[in-house]
Amino acid sequence: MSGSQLSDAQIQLQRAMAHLDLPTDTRERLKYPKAAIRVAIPVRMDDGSLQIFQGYRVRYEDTRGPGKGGVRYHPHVTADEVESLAFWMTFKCAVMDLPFGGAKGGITVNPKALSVMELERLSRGYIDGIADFIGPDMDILAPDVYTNAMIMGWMMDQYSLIQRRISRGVVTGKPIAMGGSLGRNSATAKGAYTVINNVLPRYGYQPPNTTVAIQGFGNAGGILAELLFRSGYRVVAVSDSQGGIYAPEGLDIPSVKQYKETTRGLEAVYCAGSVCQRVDYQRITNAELLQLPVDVLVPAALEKQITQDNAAQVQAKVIFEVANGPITAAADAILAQKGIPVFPDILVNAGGVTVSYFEWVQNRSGWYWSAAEVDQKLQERMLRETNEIWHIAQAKTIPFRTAAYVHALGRISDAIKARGTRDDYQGQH
Ligand SMILES: NC(=O)C1=CN([C@@H]2O[C@H](COP(=O)(O)OP(=O)(O)OC[C@H]3O[C@@H](n4cnc5c(N)ncnc54)[C@H](OP(=O)(O)O)[C@@H]3O)[C@@H](O)[C@H]2O)C=CC1
Ligand SMILES: O=C(O)CCC(=O)C(=O)O
Repeated sequence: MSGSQLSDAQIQLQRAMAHLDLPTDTRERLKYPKAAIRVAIPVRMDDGSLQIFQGYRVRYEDTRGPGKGGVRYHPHVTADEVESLAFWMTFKCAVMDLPFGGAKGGITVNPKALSVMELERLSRGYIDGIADFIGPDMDILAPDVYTNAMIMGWMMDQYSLIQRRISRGVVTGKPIAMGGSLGRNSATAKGAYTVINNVLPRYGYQPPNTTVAIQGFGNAGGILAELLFRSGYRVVAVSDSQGGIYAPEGLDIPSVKQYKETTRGLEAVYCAGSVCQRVDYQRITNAELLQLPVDVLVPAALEKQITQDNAAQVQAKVIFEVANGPITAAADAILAQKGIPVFPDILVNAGGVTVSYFEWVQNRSGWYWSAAEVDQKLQERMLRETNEIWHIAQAKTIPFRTAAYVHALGRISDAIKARGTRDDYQGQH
């Protein structure tokens, strides 16, 4: 792929714009991130040395409401990556009709190499750096790759210290004890499960005969694997950053998960209580997982996994993007030629931000919901928007990704129009 990740992502938008009669103003506004901040974060390491880490926060578009999006800790985080992730958040929030714009943050760091105390100092230092750029009515943080509820708790606490008042609504995905929402931890996976389980029967797939491969075994991919397994789907392959495992007869996902949680390694095992035994399987690479002869492929790790170099080798019959941006624009075109439907990230993984919205609402009202209430509201919203996108795709004979962007663009464009001509006066006073 040549060019930036953001420009590749914007091709998805241009494909949708071709199906809409949008005002030039709207097209122009969506070309660039609205605001971005880059901070150098000094962290005193446990050995007494000082290390400086690079942190980013980008707000792409916020006409529909405050920026919303996660914070990623990963050694490969760059300004371009964070911009593209903020871009996708903009359309994801609009797809789900949440009163938010899109934002994202990140720190270039390998968090696995830090102690818990170093991680806490880094997280608090990040908030010190970006405090003026975020807020419950401006830009709201959440977890993403290699961040979790504990880190969100530190971030909310640090922001509250700076503001000298408790400010729960600045971060979602917090620990329940700090005002987090029940159901947020599993929300991304549950949302994806709802879409997958609703869509597959439309293609004639029923759980016992449907094979699934999932790349990424974390909050999104790991919990989804278990939900699919428990519904009777045959999850035949999963992977993490070290590679994958493949067992054509199906993996016992709860056992694989239990083993991974205790050893941090992926093995095909069957566990009875705490005793786990290996079963027959093949070790595969992440690249091989993407080319397995399965019914359903679920990329649930990082961006740019399916590109013009490997798209032709994909054998899956349907793809659900749980990761953000796992398929490049060029690969999308190849998959379309092959007749492989792709259900896009901005719908499939939107359960996380949807329950983040519920958490923000609960924080603002001070009235907390039961897990069943959260799950029911999440399911309703996921099904509603899945159906909308399905109908747009059928009516216009366009891919589901393009239909999702058309759906989101309608809402964003309405907001830009409704806001009036404020920008026209800038510089005239
Ligand atoms: N968490 C959320 O609420 C949401 C997440 N997403 C997206 O889902 C994706 C996964 O996020 P999440 O599950 O939260 O992250 P986690 O940090 O919980 O898990 C990441 C998983 O991906 C694995 N992984 C890392 N690098 C690679 C690689 N190169 N190839 C294959 N697997 C890899 C990790 O392996 P290991 O265990 O070895 O480290 C781990 O299993 C991301 O694209 C994220 O943006 C989207 C919406 C919401
Ligand atoms: O929960 C949120 O606010 C955003 C989660 C996220 O980063 C994402 O959907 O990619």
